[in-house]
Amino acid sequence: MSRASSSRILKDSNGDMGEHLRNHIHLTNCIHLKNHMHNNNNNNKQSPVLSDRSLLMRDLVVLQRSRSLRDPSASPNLKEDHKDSREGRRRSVDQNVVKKSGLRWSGSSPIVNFGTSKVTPSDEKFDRSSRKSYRFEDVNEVCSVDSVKSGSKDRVSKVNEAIVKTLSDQLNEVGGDSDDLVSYNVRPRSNGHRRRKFRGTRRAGRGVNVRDDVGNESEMYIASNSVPRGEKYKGEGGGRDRGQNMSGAVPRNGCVPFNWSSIHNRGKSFLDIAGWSLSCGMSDSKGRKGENDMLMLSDSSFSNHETLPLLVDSADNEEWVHDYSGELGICADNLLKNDQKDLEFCKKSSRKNTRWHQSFTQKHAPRTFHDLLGQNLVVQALSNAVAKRRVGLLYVFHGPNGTGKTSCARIFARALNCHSTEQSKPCGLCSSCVSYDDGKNKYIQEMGPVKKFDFENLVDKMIDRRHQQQRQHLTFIFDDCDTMSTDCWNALSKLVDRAPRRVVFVLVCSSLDVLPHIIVSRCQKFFFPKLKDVDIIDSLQRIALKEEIDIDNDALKLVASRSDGSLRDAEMTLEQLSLLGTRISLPLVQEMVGLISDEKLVDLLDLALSADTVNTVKNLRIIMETGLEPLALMSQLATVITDILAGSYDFTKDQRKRKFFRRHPLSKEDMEKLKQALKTLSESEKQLRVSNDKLTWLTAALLQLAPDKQYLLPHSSSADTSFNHTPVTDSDPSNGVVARTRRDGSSKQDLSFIKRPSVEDIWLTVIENVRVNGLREFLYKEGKIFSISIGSAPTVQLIFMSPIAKSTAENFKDHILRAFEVVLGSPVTLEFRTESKKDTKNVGLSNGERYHESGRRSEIIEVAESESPMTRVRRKHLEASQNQNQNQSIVKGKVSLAQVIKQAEGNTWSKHKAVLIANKLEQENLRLEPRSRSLICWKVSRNTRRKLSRLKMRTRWIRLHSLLKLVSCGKRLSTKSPPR
Ligand SMILES: Nc1ncnc2c1ncn2[C@@H]1O[C@H](COP(=O)(O)OP(=O)(O)OP(=O)(O)O)[C@@H](O)[C@H]1O
Ligand SMILES: [Zn+2]
Repeated sequence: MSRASSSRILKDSNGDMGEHLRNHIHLTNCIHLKNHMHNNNNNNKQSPVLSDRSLLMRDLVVLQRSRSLRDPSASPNLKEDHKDSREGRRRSVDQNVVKKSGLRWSGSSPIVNFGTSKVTPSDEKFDRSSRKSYRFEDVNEVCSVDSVKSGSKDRVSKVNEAIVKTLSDQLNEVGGDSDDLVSYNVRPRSNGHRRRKFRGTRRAGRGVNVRDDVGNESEMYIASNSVPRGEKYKGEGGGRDRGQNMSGAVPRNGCVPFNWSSIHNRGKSFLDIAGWSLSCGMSDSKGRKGENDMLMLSDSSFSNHETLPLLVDSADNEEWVHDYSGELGICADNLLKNDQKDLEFCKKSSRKNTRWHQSFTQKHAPRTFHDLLGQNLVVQALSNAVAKRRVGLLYVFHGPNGTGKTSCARIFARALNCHSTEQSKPCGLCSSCVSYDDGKNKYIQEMGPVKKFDFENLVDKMIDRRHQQQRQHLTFIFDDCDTMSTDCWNALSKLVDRAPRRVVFVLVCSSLDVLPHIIVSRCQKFFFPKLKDVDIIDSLQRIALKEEIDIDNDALKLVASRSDGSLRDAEMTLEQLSLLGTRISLPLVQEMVGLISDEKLVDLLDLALSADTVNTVKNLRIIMETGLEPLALMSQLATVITDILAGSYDFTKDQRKRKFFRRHPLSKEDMEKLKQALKTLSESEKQLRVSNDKLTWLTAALLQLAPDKQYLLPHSSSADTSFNHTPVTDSDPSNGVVARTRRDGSSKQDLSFIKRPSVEDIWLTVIENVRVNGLREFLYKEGKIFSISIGSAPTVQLIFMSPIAKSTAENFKDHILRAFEVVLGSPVTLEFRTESKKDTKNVGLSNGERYHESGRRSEIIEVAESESPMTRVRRKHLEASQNQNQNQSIVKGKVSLAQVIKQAEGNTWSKHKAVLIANKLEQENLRLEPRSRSLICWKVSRNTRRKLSRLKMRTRWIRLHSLLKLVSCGKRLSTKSPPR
């Protein structure tokens, strides 16, 4: 098709047919256009449309290849496309393409075009009514083949003729009219193939490939033209025209495939390059937003005589040329070489990658101030500025990503130029709004991240333009303006002083800090805060409804909360989830975003709350192996507890395997325990935040959740350090030792026993935590814990059955240490010893005898260091006297003197036994004293010993006060020579 003819067609389509054509997109559009072309041909003999039928057919082929055409009804995007059909813009770009390349216009693409908004009746409805009603309207307005067939509107009849024939019929008719078509037909390609082709093209014979892909050329234009209204950097006045103007050479236009934009943010620099040095309109700085999937072709409206010489000199940009790599680089290289064929090919390739995808952010970008969520102050100020015509020169929109800054800049620009007198601006209906939506508004210029910008040239031209058009605001939107160079800023600041009226610069960036003060101080600054979850959820719900996504409310909430106030992030996540094609539930979202499911959380909580130490640690380890952050897990645990307390957690899972959560509803007592657990977690969270060893703290915190058996976190609070508890056995008489103590160390009676994991539990957990397999078995068979003291300096004594076993264990000290540290949650001092006869006899552990078999545990009761031994004994004494009836068995383990006294007082032991035990205690403590600061250090002088033995010899009935005397003697001694 000749340029003249294509221009003619386009002129027609923009003229009489324009309004009508805008009602159709995709197949209908294309066919309809064809239909019009027929009509046109009949009516206007100068238009050689029919003679170019083959080209039309080629376009149809291209369209047929698109997903939406293969199955129009199955593609939600198609609906969307139809809903949001703004083909005017597309067409305008097509015009451009046609003008420049001699290729002819082709109809549609599955990419939703946000370009035109006001052509169809439905769109009018939208513009006047709420967004919601618009969307529903739009759904009804879907211009699939079917809907067109069944419709009764005028245009349907015009289209009918075209759609009676199937595409293949039409193709057959065309047959081999076109080489392009043939070449297309014989080369069906997958996407991957296309990309290979693309690469190959650059490296090998480009020309040939370009010819081979002629079928795709028009396809590319479709995509290129289907730029959503929301696209940034549409390159008005720039793009190809600028390129021509500046270089006087072949235009350097190109499109960047949308999936390239996903390599953003780094891609920014490339897109910058491509967008500017290629004179390809504005680049996509926001690939990560999914906003701008490709570089835009320049507006047809910016024909040479209208072109603003906005863009940097290509020579200036040479430095950028090799900043990028991969396919982007290939495309850009080609473009930079001014190779028209490559240019077309690049465009084609890019369209291949973009044509079937339009992100939710594009589809659902806000179009009016009313659509802008959560930015009420900004909206109010800007719409008032427009209404009162109090418009400044420089604006800066700053704030976190995805909060609507760029969208707002666009809306503002449109509102500034909107001709509407009645409605709130932008109306979406006036010629200015329409031309913007069509991509033809020359007064609104959007630029991506640029380093350089020819402001000098700009201002001259602006003045020219201003002479031409007085009533419009020439608005420049600089997205990601922080990329601008110092020179650029200087130029802008100079420009500010002499800028003509009705020129507006909107600078968009994430932080004011990145802008020079000289600029910032001249700007009206608008901050865009993060969006509230509730706004995000609301928006997501609407999108889900429109896109027919089946998603649970809980899942939506999670998506919103994970998006950190960025609606774009939320929309992207929703889009990603929608690809799963199933009902989107909370666990699904959790899995997708890398959280663990509530069920697993409750399982873990259940184990922790039911004091299943080993499995808690085991389960925790499994969860952590998934790479979850300890803090994230802790906060998830806290959330799930809160949900359970609030009654909003649904225990749907089989509860039988659970212990703590077995009963439903939970008893008051259980709820109380949960509250306590929440408190513990929130306290531990502080520690977790500052700790380098977060996992250890998390483990310790979890082990603390057990309401009956508690580990105390070392150093977790001053209260705890002042009164440290050893893991003590519970009140089971067989365990031999009972600790009745109060946390606050007061002498008040406290009958509630603090049950703690037994030493055996700890040992097994530690073994569990040992990372060396063989070592685990060895430890299980050969070793055991002789004593543990938990306090400011936790010390553990391990006892082994033989010296060989001991030295073997010592070789693996590091591993064992680590395991202890994980379980006890703090650094541990480890000591190794060999089992002696005495140990066996006194501690009640014989070779091969396991703790659980003996039913006895070796224990040391640790007493707070802050408390003097005397006070301690008195307190214990008092406590003991109040628990006289406590029946205890003979103690074979190591006990505190306090307990000896207590037992003696309680008449459960004979005095003789008390003395024997006191003796034993003396020996043990003497032996242990150097090893642990936190033990009662009861050093006895020879003198005292003599006294003691005399006591024993004199009478078998040792009186309590004698024992106390002994204690005080011990105290004196220990004061004199404090333990290490
Ligand atoms: N306040 C908002 N109201 C409605 N939609 C929004 C809002 N903020 C973001 N969005 C959605 O996110 C998309 C991207 O928003 P936009 O580009 O305007 O954000 P931005 O603040 O400019 O982000 P960035 O700082 O990354 O450039 C929009 O197309 C829209 O779908
Ligand atoms: Zn308007």
